[in-house]
Amino acid sequence: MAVYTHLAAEDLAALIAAYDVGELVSAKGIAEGVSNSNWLIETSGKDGHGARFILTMYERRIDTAYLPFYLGLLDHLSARGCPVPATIHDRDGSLSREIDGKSVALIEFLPGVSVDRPTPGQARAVGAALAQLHLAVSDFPMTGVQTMGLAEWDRLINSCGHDGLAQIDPGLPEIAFGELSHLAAEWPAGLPQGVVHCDLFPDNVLMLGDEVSGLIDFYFAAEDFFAYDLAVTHAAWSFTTDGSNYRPEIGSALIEGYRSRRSLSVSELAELPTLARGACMRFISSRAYDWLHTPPDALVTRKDPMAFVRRLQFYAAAGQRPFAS
Ligand SMILES: Nc1ncnc2c1ncn2[C@@H]1O[C@H](COP(=O)(O)OP(=O)(O)O)[C@@H](O)[C@H]1O
Ligand SMILES: N[C@@H](CCOP(=O)(O)O)C(=O)O
Repeated sequence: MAVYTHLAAEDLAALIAAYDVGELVSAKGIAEGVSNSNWLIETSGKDGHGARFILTMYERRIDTAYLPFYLGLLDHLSARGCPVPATIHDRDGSLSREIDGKSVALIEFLPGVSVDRPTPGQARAVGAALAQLHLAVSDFPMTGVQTMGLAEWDRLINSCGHDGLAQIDPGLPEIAFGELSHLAAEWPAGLPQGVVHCDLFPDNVLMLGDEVSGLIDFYFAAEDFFAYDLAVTHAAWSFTTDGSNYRPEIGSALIEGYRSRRSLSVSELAELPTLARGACMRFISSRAYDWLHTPPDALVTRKDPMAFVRRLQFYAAAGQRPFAS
């Protein structure tokens, strides 16, 4: 469920009238997603032939001071031919508006569905689309500080504490604190970097068959290593959901697809095992924190941190093997 706010039909119609997109025809709440409220909006379109958009209301997690960065990034990537929804600007040229004291933005609707069990062809396409993003940000003029880096993983795990982590799984405290020390000692420096997605899970990719039709949800985008973004995507795509089985054909296809568009340097390749362990730690830390802090009556379904502990254990044992060509 991801419609946290009720918007009256009259308010929605007035909001849509602030854009040059035709008149409001329908607005349907979208069930997927956890952070924001989203509606699929249909209008009569500028030419009277109908048009579809996504209306997002920013509810939690997102500091709206950063909206010009997130929405500007969508426009930048879309203008460079990436399958990313452009922001619809209102009649005054603004990227976002306010309604009921909350910020909203209207963005392009992209077709496609998110896959649960990707094929190698789909993984190759996702790898290539990720590389295309990495090339396209080279002249993006803004920068976004990485607020979900090592220091934040450390803070989140420490705020869960030994006992909190042990409630999730008796083995988790030792694994989490041990891994934080390992990563603090081994985290690389000086790899090629730019503004990267940082959360390219299957539910943030829309596909039509083997083609990527949409890359969405850039609200964790920040300045970081390109290879870290590839590692996040590898960890998110190449395993069964519970992390218990690595799917080598998916991992290899993803890396192959990426390398078809952007080459990886010797240092980037050498650091992928450490970056993949970091990617796992990033989702262990946020999921463990949410596991312990989400009220039982919250609308959000908690995600299992242990699914990323299993991935972490895989990467720690496998070394360079998942990334060898
Ligand atoms: N530009 C878009 N085109 C088509 N569908 C979209 C678009 N943006 C979001 N959606 C739909 O809305 C859902 C939730 O969006 P998302 O940005 O992932 O929300 P959240 O940040 O709350 O996780 C997606 O799973 C997708 O179905
Ligand atoms: N992908 C993260 C959670 C981030 O949520 P999103 O719905 O905004 O992508 C995870 O799986 O832990």
